[in-house]
Amino acid sequence: MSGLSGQVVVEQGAFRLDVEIEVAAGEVVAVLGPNGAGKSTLLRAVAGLTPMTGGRLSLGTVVVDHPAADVLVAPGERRIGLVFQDYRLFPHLSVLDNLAFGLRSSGVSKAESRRRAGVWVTRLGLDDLAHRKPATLSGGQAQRVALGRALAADPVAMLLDEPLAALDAGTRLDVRSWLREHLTDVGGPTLLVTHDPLDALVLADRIVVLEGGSVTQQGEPWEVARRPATRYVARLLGINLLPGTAAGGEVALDGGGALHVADDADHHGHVLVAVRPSAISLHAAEPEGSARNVWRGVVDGVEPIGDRVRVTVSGAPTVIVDVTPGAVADLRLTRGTELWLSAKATELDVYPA
Ligand SMILES: Nc1ncnc2c1ncn2[C@@H]1O[C@H](COP(=O)(O)OP(=O)(O)OP(=O)(O)O)[C@@H](O)[C@H]1O
Repeated sequence: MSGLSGQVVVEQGAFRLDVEIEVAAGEVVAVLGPNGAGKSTLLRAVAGLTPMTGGRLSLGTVVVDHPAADVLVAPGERRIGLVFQDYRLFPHLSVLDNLAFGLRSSGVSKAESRRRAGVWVTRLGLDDLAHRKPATLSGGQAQRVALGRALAADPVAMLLDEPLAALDAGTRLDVRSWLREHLTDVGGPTLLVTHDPLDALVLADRIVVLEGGSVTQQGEPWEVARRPATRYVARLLGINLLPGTAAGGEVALDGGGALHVADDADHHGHVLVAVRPSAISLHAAEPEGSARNVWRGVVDGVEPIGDRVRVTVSGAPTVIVDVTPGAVADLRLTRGTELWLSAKATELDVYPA
């Protein structure tokens, strides 16, 4: 089996999507982006549900969309496995028959379809559910079945559109690790559209960030997390990303203020300083000691995230800081609280803009 490659151009109204895409066989690429970035449009174009207005797209050796040459392969003939956030199972069919359906429609006999569906049901750990109807399944179970149905049809490529978005937090965790295990069964390329950075970090081999119809960053998850290229990626992944100009071990920040960076690093010109929210400390009074970066700020927002609390502090620079609930109580953090911030130079990650 081989990959997905080409340039996808879709113009709809004032919006233009223009993306070079390359996903190898067996590779999982997460498409991450804000609302309206064009994620669904990209997925629909690959599926053939939205015809492209330009570019050229191949699935393996087959050109499936090439407007200039009048080539457009219908969605049903692309043999793509599609999974949506709302499952879309056939309500009148049992779990087993839902899985068999895809095989049936690709021309496999009824008996053989059921046999192969049975093999998948076991492989995916769905035996207990085989004879249930979709209406009796929980969200997590239904999404496993939807994914199983797509996999059982032996697709050339898999497209997942926000597959975990409709699930509650606990179920999302379970299905995410289940997905991680079973996405390796996909022989072809997989495109996963998601809002959730955790999905992308956990499930993908590579992340493509889409903003305003264009790719603004791509790379392996650790690369994108450690070196976010745009404010959106930085905020999404919870990292402070501060642009500025470096000279002599100091970065003058575009938004005001300055930061000392590690002395041994030789940075010049336009740079980005990445600071993890847990690398910044908050203090009621001006701190004394070794931290070379100390500045004043005013609390702008306080929001619980897991077992930590994320605090937005306006100042020069304005940053997000993660603290414990105990620190929130000790420092009486609420909107308008004035405080001091500090960050060690060694905690700052500087790289060329
Ligand atoms: N049928 C259409 N006609 C005109 N414009 C459209 C159509 N469908 C989508 N758009 C526009 O295309 C842009 C991209 O939409 P798309 O749904 O692909 O974004 P998205 O990244 O999937 O967003 P979300 O995360 O909100 O689902 C948006 O500006 C949207 O308003």
